[in-house]
Amino acid sequence: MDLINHYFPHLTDQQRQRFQQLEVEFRSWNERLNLVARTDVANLEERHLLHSLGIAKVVEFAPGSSVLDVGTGGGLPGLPLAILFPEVKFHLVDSIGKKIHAVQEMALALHLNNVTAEQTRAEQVRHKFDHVVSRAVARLSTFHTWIAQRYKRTGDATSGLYYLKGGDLTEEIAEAGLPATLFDLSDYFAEEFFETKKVVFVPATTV
Ligand SMILES: C[S@@+](CC[C@H](N)C(=O)[O-])C[C@H]1O[C@@H](n2cnc3c(N)ncnc32)[C@H](O)[C@@H]1O
Repeated sequence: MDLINHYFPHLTDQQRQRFQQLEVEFRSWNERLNLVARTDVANLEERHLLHSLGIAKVVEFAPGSSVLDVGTGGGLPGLPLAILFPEVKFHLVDSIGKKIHAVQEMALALHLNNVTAEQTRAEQVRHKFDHVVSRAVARLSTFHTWIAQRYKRTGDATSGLYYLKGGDLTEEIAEAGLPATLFDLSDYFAEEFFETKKVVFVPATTV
């Protein structure tokens, strides 16, 4: 957990233990389910856990707020963020039941009582949240139609979508026609992997 400790130096002992345990649990589930590419498991901390935590470099979710993770797969970015923000409620959804089962088991093993996970399609979620997070699920234009009505709309300027994306996003953002703000993760993390990685923020106030 050297990288996470380096970039998040103020973790509690419990948070450190949970990140360690998440790495162990995730590797074990990955052998059965291919939650991330097998070839990528050696880079689990950098390319998956720290990448997920990139969202926390651009927004601090307030205690008591709620976050929907759409297309969470094996719990990314939701589980690492739930460890970092234990007073925020996370709801993780994916259309594939066996992935959601793995997420539920990992949340249970880590005693993450701020996490719920549900097998459902994004389009069928009915509750409302302060924020939406996601990584690697769909193009922004399609994705936004799924979640545009999922916000509580409290007027909080930080409320909205935090989407982890890579590469040149000019065309994708123009196609979506949304007022997106881009944050370069290379501003926060020195590893080469983050050179092209971004957090796309779309405010909830967007119609
Ligand atoms: C490439 S995986 C990414 C998983 C995870 N977010 C990550 O970064 O490791 C995309 C995931 O999105 C899920 N997915 C795709 N479309 C979805 C939808 N409409 N509703 C819910 N989940 C969806 C898939 O089942 C899959 O688990």
